[in-house]
Amino acid sequence: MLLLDGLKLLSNIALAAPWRLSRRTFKVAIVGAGGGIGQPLSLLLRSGPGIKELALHDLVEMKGIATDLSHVSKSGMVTSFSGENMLEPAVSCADLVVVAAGMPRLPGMQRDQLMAANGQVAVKVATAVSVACPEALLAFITNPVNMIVPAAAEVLKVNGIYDPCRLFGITTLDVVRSEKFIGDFMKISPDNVKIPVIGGHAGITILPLFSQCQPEFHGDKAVIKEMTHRIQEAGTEVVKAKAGKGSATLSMAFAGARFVDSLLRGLKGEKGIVECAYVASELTDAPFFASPLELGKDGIERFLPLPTMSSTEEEAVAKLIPVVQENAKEGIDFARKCLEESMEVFPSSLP
Ligand SMILES: NC(=O)c1ccc[n+]([C@@H]2O[C@H](COP(=O)([O-])OP(=O)(O)OC[C@H]3O[C@@H](n4cnc5c(N)ncnc54)[C@H](O)[C@@H]3O)[C@@H](O)[C@H]2O)c1
Ligand SMILES: O=C(O)C[C@H](O)C(=O)O
Repeated sequence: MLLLDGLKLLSNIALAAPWRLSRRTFKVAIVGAGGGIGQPLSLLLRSGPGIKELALHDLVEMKGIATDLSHVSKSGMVTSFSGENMLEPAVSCADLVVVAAGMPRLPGMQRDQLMAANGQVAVKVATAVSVACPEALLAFITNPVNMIVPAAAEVLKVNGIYDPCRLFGITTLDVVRSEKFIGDFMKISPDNVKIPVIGGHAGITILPLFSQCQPEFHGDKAVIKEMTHRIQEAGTEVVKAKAGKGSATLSMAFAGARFVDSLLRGLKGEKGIVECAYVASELTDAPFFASPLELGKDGIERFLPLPTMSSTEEEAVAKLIPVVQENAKEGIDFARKCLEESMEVFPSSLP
């Protein structure tokens, strides 16, 4: 028994050993880098390791922000690209493209209502990626995430370069919020809370699995109901508090930087990195679904199976699936309409 334990320990150490990891550094492009999320996210990524080029793209002038960030005493360079025609050069040969471009909600709006304004971002970025960095990982912060990701998938598919393991909707903010609210309730550090949040990124589609919380969650059913509702409505809490000046930016930058760090560690070959994200999925009847994923050298390495849930959680999953199914359909329809309208985008491959 002791010998077995010893062998297991040795193999774990070998797997995590730094000499097994690639020394690769990466080009990361941020689209929408001049915005409320884009700027702090870029700063956090500049402060971390592993990025040889941080390419900042926005419709607005980016020179000032890029120069400012280039003085941070970290290795790697910052490049800037402004305007629609500079999107392709910005993402050219990127290993990872993170999209924080698009309108945020105003008080009283639902995320779905942003599709009319932000759907084009998904189409344009997916088109540029198809041409300039078809192998890149592509991660969307832009709302409505539940529709934007299926829309981008459709464009990548039509362009013949779709790899479902490389496309993500970033839902880390839901996990970050869950960790914080639970940590505060249990009077422990949020750093020590682990909880999967599955489904999607809007209202009832955001489902924290309290039954899987580590350490075990001690609140009763009423507390779980109340906290689930708070997590589902946390975005709206910020939108209301900002009173017309946008939605979550700083906590999103924190969450986005964490997700990017995990993606890059996966690309480097580190093992056992698990994050929840909204991706093409076969775990349920919904074509896109957020769940815990093991990340690796090619994006998603492995889908963790859905755990055994409480009966309340199972009911909540049954309720949210038709919503994410409908959201995915809307996203795909939006993309197909855009592609049909703009015949310059690979017209011959349209079915
Ligand atoms: N996934 C999440 O958890 C989450 C959390 C918070 C916000 N969001 C979403 O992130 C998006 C950005 O929010 P924000 O607060 O940073 O908004 P913002 O208005 O502050 O910034 C958006 C930036 O995108 C730029 N932009 C718009 N269209 C562009 C295009 N086609 N190409 C390049 N740049 C473009 C704008 O010029 C602006 O600088 C919103 O859609 C918001 O709803 C998602
Ligand atoms: O709520 C929003 O509109 C922004 C974001 O999706 C959030 O959860 O904070």
